[in-house]
Parts: sequence; C-alpha cells; structure tokens
Amino acid sequence: MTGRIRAHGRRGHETPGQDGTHADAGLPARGLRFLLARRRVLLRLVAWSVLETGQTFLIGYGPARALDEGFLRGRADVGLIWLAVTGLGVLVGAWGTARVYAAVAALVEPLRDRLVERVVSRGVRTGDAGSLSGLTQQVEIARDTFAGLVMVSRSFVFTAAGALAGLFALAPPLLLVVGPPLAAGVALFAATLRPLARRQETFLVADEALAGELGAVCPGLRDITATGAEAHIAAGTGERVEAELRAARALAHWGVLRVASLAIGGQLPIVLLLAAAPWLLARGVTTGALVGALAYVTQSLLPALRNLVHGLGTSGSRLTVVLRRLARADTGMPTGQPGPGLPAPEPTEGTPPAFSLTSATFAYGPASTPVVQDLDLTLPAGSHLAVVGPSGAGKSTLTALVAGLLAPDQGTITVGGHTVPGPEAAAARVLIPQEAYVFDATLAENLAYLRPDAVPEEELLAAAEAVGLAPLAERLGGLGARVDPAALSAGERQLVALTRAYLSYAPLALLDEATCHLDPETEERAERAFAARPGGTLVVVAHRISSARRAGRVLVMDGRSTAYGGHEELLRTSALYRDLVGSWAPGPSRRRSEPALSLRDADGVDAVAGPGLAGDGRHVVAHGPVGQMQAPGDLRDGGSLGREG
Ligand SMILES: Nc1ncnc2c1ncn2[C@@H]1O[C@H](COP(=O)(O)OP(=O)(O)OP(=O)(O)O)[C@@H](O)[C@H]1O
Repeated sequence: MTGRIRAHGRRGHETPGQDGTHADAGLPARGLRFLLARRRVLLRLVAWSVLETGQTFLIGYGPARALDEGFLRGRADVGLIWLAVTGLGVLVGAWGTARVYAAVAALVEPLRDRLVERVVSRGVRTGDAGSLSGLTQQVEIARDTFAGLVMVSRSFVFTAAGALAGLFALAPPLLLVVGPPLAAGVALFAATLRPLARRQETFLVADEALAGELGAVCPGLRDITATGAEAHIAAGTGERVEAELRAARALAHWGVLRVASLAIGGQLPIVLLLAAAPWLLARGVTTGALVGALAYVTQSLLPALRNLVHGLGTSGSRLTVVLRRLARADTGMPTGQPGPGLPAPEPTEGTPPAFSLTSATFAYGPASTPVVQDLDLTLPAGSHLAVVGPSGAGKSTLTALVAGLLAPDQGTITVGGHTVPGPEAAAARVLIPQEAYVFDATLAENLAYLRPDAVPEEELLAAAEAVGLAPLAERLGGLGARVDPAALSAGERQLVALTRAYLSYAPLALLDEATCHLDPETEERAERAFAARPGGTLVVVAHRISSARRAGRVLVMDGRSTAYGGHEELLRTSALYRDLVGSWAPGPSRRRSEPALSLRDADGVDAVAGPGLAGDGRHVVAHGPVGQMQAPGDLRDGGSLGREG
C-alpha cells in the first residue's frame, strides 16, 4: 500500500475553566512569598538599578548644562566637560545594567528550578512523559517571560525616577508640562492592564487551541478525507478560527487604548514641551533646560514607557497563563469531544449497488500509463469483495477512487447510488487505511468518532467484542481509559480504527490492508464482523489467501488487466490468481471433502463448492469453517464485471 498517515494528534477542547484562565487566588500570594524570600537579591537589584537612574539623570542634565554654561556662553571646554561627564555616566549606567542582568538571573533561576522540580516530580509520580515535556517547555517560557517583566518594569521605575529628578533639577516648571501627561498615560495603561490581560489570555488560549487543532488535523488529512470526516473537521477547525478571530478583535480594541496611553504618556509631552516653550522661557527656563527636558522625554521616558506597555501588556498575561497552568499541573489536555461523524445515510428506494465504476480510467500523470483503465465493476450492496494483485497493481488506487480520494480521468463512479465525489457518497463509505488513525483521547471517544449521535456504552462494547478489540479494551482499563497512540502496537491501533469504522453509519467499508498487522485469527474475526454488518458491504485489499477465501468475490488486479470471480473459479481461470495463491504463505490445507460453502443458484438448486465460491447470479448459503457469515445477504452475489483480463 502506499504510505498512510498515522496522526497522534489530540483534539484539544480547552475551555477557560479547564485552562486556568479564571482567577487563581493563590498565585499572587505565592509570588509575593517568593519575592520576600529573596530580599537580598531584590536589594542588589535596586542598588544596581540606581546606577541606571543616575545615567538617566545625566542624559538630560548633562547636555543642558553643557549648553547653558558651555556652548551658549562660548565656553566650549565647559560644554565638553559636561558632555564627558554625561558619557561617563552612560558608561557607569551600562556597567550597572550588566550587574542588573546578573541580579535578575539570581531572581529568575530559582523560580525556574522550583518549577522544574515540581513538574519533574509530578511526571515521575504519574509516569506521564508527554505532559512532562510540555510542562518543562512551559517552565522555560515562564522563566524567560518573568525575566523580561522584571527588566522592563524595573527599568521604567528607575528611569522615570531619574528623568523626573532631572526635570526638577533643571527647572520645576518643566515637571508641570511633562508630569501630568506622563501620569495620565501611565494611569490609562494601568486601568487597561487587567481587561487587556484577560483578553490576552483569551487570545492565547484560542491561539493554542487552534494550533492544537491544526497539529492534530494536518497530519491526518488523508485519513480525514478517507473517513469522510471533512465536514466535521472543517466545522471544528472553523469554530476555532472564529474563536481566535473574536479574541484577536477584542484584543485589538483594547490595544488601541494601550497605544493611546503610550501617545499620551510618551509623545504628548514632546508636543507640549515645544508648544509651551515661550511660556517656559518667559518663566526663566533656559534653552539648555528645554533641550534637556526633550532629551529626557525622547531618550528615556518614551522608550521606557513603550517597553513597559508592550512588555507588561503581552508578557505579563502570558506569564499569568503559564504559571496558572504549572500551578495546577494542567497542560490543557483535551476533553476530546466525539465529533458528529458521518451522517446516517438517507434511506433510498430500493438498494443501489454498494459502488459502481463505469468505464473508469485513472493515471497518476498525463503521460503515465493508466493504473486503472476502462474498468466497469458493479458491486451489489451486502457483498464481500477481496481485491488482490501483485504490488503496484493498483489496489490502493482503486479503493482511493471509490472513496473519492482520487478522481477518475474518465468514466464515472458511484457509491450507494451517489456520484463520487460528493458528500452523500462520502457519507456512504468509510476507508480504513493501513496506518490506523488513533488519537489521544479516551477509547470511547476514539471509537465513537464517526458517529453523529451519542453512542451507548453497550453498543461500543458490542462493537469491540465483534471486531476483536474487547481484550485490548479491558487491558487499557475500559472505554473511559485514555488512549496513548504511541503506546499501542500497530495491530492494536488497527483494531481501534476498525472498531470505529464498524460503528460508523457508512454501509461500505473499504479495508485497504487495514488488518495487515493483525494475526490471522484476529483478522478473520474483524473481517467477519464487517461482513456481518446488516446491509454492510465489505471490500478488503487482501494480503492473505484466507482473506480472499472468505470473500464471496475476488477482484484480481494486474496493471490494466483484471479478473473477477470466486476463489475457486479464479483458481481455474486466472493464472495470476493461481500464482498469487501459490506465493502466499500456505495455511493448513483444507480437506476437499469438507465443503466450505454450499451454493444455491438462482433456481434454488444447491451446488457445493470447495473453499470460496464461484459463479455470478447465485445466492450463497455459508456453512463450514469458512461459511460463518451471519448476516442475510452477507455473500449476496450478483457482481458484474464488464472488463475481464
Ligand atoms: N501518488 C502517486 N503518484 C504516482 N504514482 C503512484 C502514486 N501512488 C501510486 N502510484 C503508482 O500507481 C501504481 C499503483 O499503485 P497502488 O498503490 O495503487 O498499488 P497497490 O496494488 O496498492 O500496491 P501495494 O500492494 O504495493 O500497496 C504503482 O505503479 C504506483 O507506483
């Protein structure tokens, strides 16, 4: 078979409650306790930050003095000395900032260590390696974000202190011009902080939910199409896109206020200083002081405020979300709601064939040799067909055409009387590929995924029993047990996928080597269960002779030539089929005296065949080891093949 996708994705359905977006009263108190326990580090941080205050002070004061006492009085040497003092101040400030980083590390690393310790001990206790790796990643986010927050908020406080002190030292009237808009901007920002943080959180949760959804969906696109779940997946993903869009809009509305606070607190003072220049000069404010004030606003206050607004506005809420999750050891695991699945097929007048190909031709490229050419094949509802052929003969291509994954270049295909491709046809078939799609949710959610309705527990258990999943279900801990796809063997995943398909309303089941990892007995049980679905049709791309024997009809594919008939008939008529049967591992030979199937032709005359059956236009009554089909119409015959090789 061609490669198939195994998606281990999970369907995250995070709600604010689950995600910890509601207030967690313990968190601020714990944060305060953490800081108080590190008073010495905090003191060191303050001490080094004071150097930054001094640097800020000099950024405005130095140039002001250089102008007023130096350059404007024709004393360039004095001006240069003041500029040199300013430069020295900047150097000392930079040295202080480097020490600040070390102090911040001393504050942040213990937080990280403590969080890692908690996360790891929880992971060791629960043995939940997947959640452990997710949580440690969140710890790193928390560490980086916390460090960023400490830096920007500290920087704003000490820069603002230095700038305000400088303005006062230069000329107190300058404070009257710069102070009120700065205070108004900071007040507006403070007022928007909480609502903005809530919206930021909502956005983050919506963003993660969408990313989780896409992470789960994208690797399984082929399987989703194969199982006809496109509409459901599109609806689920669409909801998440909408949720993120709504969250982004709400965030943007509040973001406008954030920009306004920056404009009022950081940019308005520049305009006011320029506009009030005559008034200030008239009150004895010197030119140098005016230039110094402009330097404070443009070089210190505005950048510090901008960092605060962006840093606290974005990182603050991110940190809150992450810390809450870590505090609750909650990574937002999914609730994994079962999807609406496939709609029940519309009841139709009469019973259309399970599928029908009319002059179907398909090639993978315009210049390629067709894999399927001019094929007419009609399979009555309720049949059991095995598709066999050497590797590369086109078996998967045929199932993909019937499933609507590929479109024929010529001819038409219908499933359940509905044209392929189309939603009705998609709802009438389920394709189970070789690589089974199992997702990280409960077993019940995995099994009921293709059902639009709530599936009673008894039905799930009955399906598990029929397909052969029951022992695994018991071992996993029942229907409510969480399934870790990576912890299942390939065969176990196939059993889960088969049971899911068994429970779906799609009457046509296409098993594209979907049982290749099962042992022969389990494979037989699963195939028989599918064949016995009332009104169900089973198409199996067979990889064992036993599969072909069990099926009422066999389609032999070999490039562009095909042969169609019962097992015995094909043994007589198809050299390729004889070769294939010979090359398959021989099972214990059946005694010819023990008929596997008895055939009753259309006139009610019984005929006896060996393993398998033969002949068009016959009804089949099964008994004996191969004939344990239970459902009426299980091996109903009547398939027709327009083109035989
Ligand atoms: N996506 C593709 N693009 C181009 N050629 C393809 C593609 N998929 C299959 N083919 C070719 O089409 C032919 C039929 O492939 P297909 O997978 O249907 O065969 P198969 O009978 O299912 O083989 P197997 O038993 O090995 O899985 C092969 O020659 C294969 O190389």
